[in-house]
Amino acid sequence: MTVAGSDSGGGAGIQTDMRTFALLGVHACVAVTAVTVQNTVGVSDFVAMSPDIVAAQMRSVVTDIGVGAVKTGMLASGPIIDAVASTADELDLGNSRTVPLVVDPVAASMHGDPLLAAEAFDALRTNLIPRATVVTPNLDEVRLITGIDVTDAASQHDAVRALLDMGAQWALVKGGHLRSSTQSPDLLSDGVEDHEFTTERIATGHDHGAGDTLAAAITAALAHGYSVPDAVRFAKSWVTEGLRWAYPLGAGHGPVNPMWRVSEE
Ligand SMILES: Nc1ncnc2c1ncn2[C@@H]1O[C@H](COP(=O)(O)OP(=O)(O)OP(=O)(O)O)[C@@H](O)[C@H]1O
Ligand SMILES: Cc1ncc(CO)c(N)n1
Repeated sequence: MTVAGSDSGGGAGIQTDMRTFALLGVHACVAVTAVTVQNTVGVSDFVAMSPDIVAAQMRSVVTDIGVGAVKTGMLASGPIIDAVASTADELDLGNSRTVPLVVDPVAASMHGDPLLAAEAFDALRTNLIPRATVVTPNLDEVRLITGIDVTDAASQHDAVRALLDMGAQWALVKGGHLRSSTQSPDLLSDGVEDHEFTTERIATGHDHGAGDTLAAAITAALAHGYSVPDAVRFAKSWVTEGLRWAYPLGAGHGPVNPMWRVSEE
């Protein structure tokens, strides 16, 4: 299940999560949190759902269909974060519970347009990150959540540590925004084991939805029973191929191509 916002441009959010889940052989259920007015150039507006309706969608799916893993993406507001956190407890989702919960702490679009209210970061830190089986921030989100400016391997380790101290079971700090690097290094840790997943940086302006694709592929792999490190290893290779097959669209950033395997065939 994905708990996320709609991207009218079809390059991120629910639309990307559903394509990724389908290609990875899991049925996609959805709790819609917000509808964004979005294209390849930016997000011009959004409307959030009521927290009760987000919680009710989660409850409706879990009590009838059941879920193998849950991913959160754009949550829009503090009250929605609080509702998702308490519903996760009620439905036995998250850190140390039965069903893995992947928290992609979406704060802004890649164009820099906000997707989360500024006053919602406390709720993210104190209510959702402690419930995460794995939390997957990019470097901008890391700065907003922990105050740490990641510029190298040492500060990436510090950021992982800070997220684990907030209570996440595993933290994955993504290096996709280290634009000066020739590589795209992601660091995963639970405080005991460190795993580095590094690929060559792909020269593409079409990288919209990379974070969603990665987190959705982690979620699908967890639903199939992979361990967290194996799920992240698989998802990193999946998104790397998606970036290789990304395509131009509109006047801005085209989408990562979650259909790459079909395109290849
Ligand atoms: N140019 C690139 N080449 C190779 N890997 C990349 C590149 N850009 C991002 N990645 C990888 O893609 C994944 C997503 O990282 P990124 O930091 O871009 O997420 P994000 O900012 O949350 O994405 P978005 O907001 O576009 O959905 C990570 O595994 C990262 O290492
Ligand atoms: C709806 C939505 N979710 C997530 C992102 C981040 O990629 C986005 N741009 N739009």
